Amino acid sequence: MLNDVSKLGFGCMSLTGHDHSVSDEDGIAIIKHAVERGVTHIDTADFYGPNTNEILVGKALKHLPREKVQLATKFGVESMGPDGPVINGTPEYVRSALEASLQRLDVDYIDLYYIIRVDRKTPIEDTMEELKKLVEEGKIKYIGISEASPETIRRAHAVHPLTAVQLEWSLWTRDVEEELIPLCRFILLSSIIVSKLGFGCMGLSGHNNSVSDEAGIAIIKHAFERGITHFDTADMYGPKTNEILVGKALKHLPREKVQLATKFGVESMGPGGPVINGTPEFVRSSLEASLQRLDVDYIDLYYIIRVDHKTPIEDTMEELKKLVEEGKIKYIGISEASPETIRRAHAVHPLTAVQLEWSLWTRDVEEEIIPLCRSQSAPVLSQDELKKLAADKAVESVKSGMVLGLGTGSTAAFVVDKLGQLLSTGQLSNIVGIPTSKRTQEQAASLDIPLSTLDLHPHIDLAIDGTDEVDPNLDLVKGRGGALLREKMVEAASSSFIVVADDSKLVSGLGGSGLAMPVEVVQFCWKYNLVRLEGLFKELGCEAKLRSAGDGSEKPYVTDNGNYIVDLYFKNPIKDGFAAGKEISAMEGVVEHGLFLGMATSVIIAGKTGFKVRVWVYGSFWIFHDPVSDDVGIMIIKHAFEKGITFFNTTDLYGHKTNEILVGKALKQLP
Ligand SMILES: O=C(CO)[C@H](O)[C@H](O)COP(=O)(O)O
Repeated sequence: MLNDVSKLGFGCMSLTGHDHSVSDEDGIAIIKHAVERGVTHIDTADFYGPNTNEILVGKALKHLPREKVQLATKFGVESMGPDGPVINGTPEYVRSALEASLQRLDVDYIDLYYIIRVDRKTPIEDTMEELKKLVEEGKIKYIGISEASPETIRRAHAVHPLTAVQLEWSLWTRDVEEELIPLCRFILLSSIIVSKLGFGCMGLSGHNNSVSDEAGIAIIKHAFERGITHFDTADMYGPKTNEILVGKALKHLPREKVQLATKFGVESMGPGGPVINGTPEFVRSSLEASLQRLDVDYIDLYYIIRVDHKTPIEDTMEELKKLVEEGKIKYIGISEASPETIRRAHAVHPLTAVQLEWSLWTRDVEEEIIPLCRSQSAPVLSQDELKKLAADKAVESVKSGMVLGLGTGSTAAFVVDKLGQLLSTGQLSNIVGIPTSKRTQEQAASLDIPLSTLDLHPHIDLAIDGTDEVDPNLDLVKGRGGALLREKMVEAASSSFIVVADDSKLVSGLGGSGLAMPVEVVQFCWKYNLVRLEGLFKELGCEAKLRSAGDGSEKPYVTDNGNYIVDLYFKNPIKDGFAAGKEISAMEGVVEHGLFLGMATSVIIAGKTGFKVRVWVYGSFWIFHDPVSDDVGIMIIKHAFEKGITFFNTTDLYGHKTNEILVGKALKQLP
């Protein structure tokens, strides 16, 4: 990663505009001034001027300590032709452009070298291969790309890690938030979601003490049922028999819910110790054999178990990279490698995991390897860590003095923890929490969070809660934690309602996860309602089940309000949530349902793509197409404001000025 880059960069382009270049003296003074003020990231391109901008920056650099400046320049526009810029990304051009830039800037290396525009006649892989060589030669440190599509970014990054993507992103150009920004975050995080605890299967087939297949399968199944989804084996364990056993256990588990890791590299045990092999042929044949033994189509995480010092690590990694491209492995790991090997391997293809001995007794890895892994940004995030990320982000919206709705569930518990922490350090004060369940009440009380009730605080400033499903309209299914009734009451009374979740909760239609959509019913004749509920959604292939207490007994689950829960499982998503909600609510004996429609004001999703913060921004453009009366328009805008939407967008073009007039009228009623 490009470390120590100043938060602000200085784009030098306009110092040598076409008609308005500044003098060398002024340009140098401006750049010097910026660096002296802490802006040490200086951005230019051969195309600016053209060429003269780099010459000016080069002159300025003479007055600055080179090692303190992060110098970025760009290449790719060969000339301006009659039909626009002539783009060139051929390897020869990459090299000659760089040499010329080094000369003009009069430096030995560029910190960040960007592809300014993508050449569609040259495969991006060819351009990147040449840039990679320039990194290896020390002429450039990092590679960036500008105005590229997600697909190009993906392909480029597969050849060599990209460090920066330059693109237009402002309040008016937000389309990059859909795919590009999440992709960049994904690349940066390069994450695979795994359970917090992994299960190392090696001991199940030790040399003298293997367990039976039956016991081994039962142990692995038991681990899975307890939430461990990351299973680790190696072709060397047993040898081979451990993979066979894991393969048998996998037959009893949903493959897509398991993160399967295995390893290769030890060809045999020779008289002088293990014979290590990292040749491309051995990589491929080992993988094929492991796939067969495990009886799976792909491995999630494929490790180099030991580094073969006779084979360049680049050769081993190139073959692994091909296996990733072929879909046979998803991520690459390395075990017991030196920092230098990790660096070289990561330059060929991003590494996702490093396995090494690290305990209270073996802490030397903290010197170099752990910081290196952190700087290469390849964290392996668990579902819980993602939930915590989302929770922490949401708590940033909490201000001292607020009345807060406290949700229920594992994600909401992270919110409550964080609030407790901020209150104890004095970073927040004067908070009142309205808990949505007895569980949350106990947790909040244990953290000394002052609590109250809806009776005493009928207006809540902000509620933060988890969800079981969230669809593109920010509509939710909630209540798998059994607290839906109190959650709905509290969240309906809140001016803003922030939903926090990991990205496993995203669905395209409610009910689409195939998991439970809860309905709270009175205990009296619950079966009568269960049958009626199932019948209501027969066409969606709905199955209704009474929720059990989950303590091993036959007893039903009882909510904090003394009711039962009927869980509805849909084969097909609900088409019209509002109609469905209305029909459920109309049933006598139904207390509440888990459809939370039009309630969330924003949703914070932490996922493989880093943060995806979706904020519902109320645009009034539609009023132009389908005019509403002033009264209705004002009411809609006021309602949006009350729900926490404070960013209103209009233009003089909408409704030929009438939209602005309407928004103006609404503003009269808002602070
Ligand atoms: O609705 C809920 C409880 O009634 C929870 O918010 C929902 O079940 C999500 O739970 P978790 O955060 O543990 O995934």
